[in-house]
Amino acid sequence: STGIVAATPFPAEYDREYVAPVSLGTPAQELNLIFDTGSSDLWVFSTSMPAAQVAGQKLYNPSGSSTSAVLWGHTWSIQYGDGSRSSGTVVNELVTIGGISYASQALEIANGVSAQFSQDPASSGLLGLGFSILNTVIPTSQKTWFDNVLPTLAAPVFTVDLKRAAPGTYTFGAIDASSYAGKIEYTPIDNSNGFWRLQASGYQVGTSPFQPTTIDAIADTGTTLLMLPAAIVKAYYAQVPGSQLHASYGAYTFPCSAKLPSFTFGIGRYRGVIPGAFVSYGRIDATTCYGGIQDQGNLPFSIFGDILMKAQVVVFDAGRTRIGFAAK
Ligand SMILES: Cc1cc(CN)n(C)n1
Repeated sequence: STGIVAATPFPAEYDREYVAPVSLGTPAQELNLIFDTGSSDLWVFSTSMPAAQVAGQKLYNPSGSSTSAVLWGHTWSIQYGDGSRSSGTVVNELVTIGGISYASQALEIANGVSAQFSQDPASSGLLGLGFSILNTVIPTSQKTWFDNVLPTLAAPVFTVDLKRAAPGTYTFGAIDASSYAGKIEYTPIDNSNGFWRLQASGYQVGTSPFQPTTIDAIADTGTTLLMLPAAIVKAYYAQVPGSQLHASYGAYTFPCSAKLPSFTFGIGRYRGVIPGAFVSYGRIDATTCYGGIQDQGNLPFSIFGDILMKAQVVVFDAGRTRIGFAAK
């Protein structure tokens, strides 16, 4: 089987996150979830949550589904890199994405979420597309939806085609040859820590010479920005007049009038180009804009988030434990 769903950015002009529709239970309850290659829990806002933590999100109601079955004694609790958290209980449920169903998917029901989630009406939860070793359900960890449907897919892959300020796609079981230009460049991933972790071969700022250097990064659709080592970030903003490491934001900002250089990353000999315009994350006041490239700080790896992804077609190949990039 193959399946495809739209990946819609929110808020429209910032691409802070991308959500896609997931159908839960019988009769179907359709919720929009963030698909996150950097985590491995499938969890949803639910009718078990305090009203004070809900603000417009659609709620999954297990009692309204004839196919939900409590996974007794199982709980979950997760914290993400941005400090956001959620936790709750677990049911087995019918979960369908793009027409691909799995009848007894571990569906994690939130009975509590942190403010970042409560204040985000666009997302009713997350669908983890990382490796199942990262799943937080106890006492027995659960498999991701992708892991569960993998044997039924026409090919053991999913393809991510996010776009800037426009709907893109998540495709399961196939690669749409018409969606990219040239050829897909693959590189092995190390999934031992549950991430789609790769080694990029270097970078280039604008038309400056390519700098060969290994960049150890995870491909993470759930992270908005491109988080890189301090030296690379410094080299990028050195070419943006008026940019600064803003004291109060603790992040690089620049004058919205600035013409941003492109950012190129290497995958072997392949060069992936992020247009300068993609590096503006958004306006923070009348004249100041927030950089889409930021310092990874004390993280143990870089994060290739949406700012990079939206400039590429990215193939997550579980069959051959590799990841592929192509221009579009
Ligand atoms: C909710 C969420 C997901 C991620 C990336 N895996 N972050 C940083 N926050």
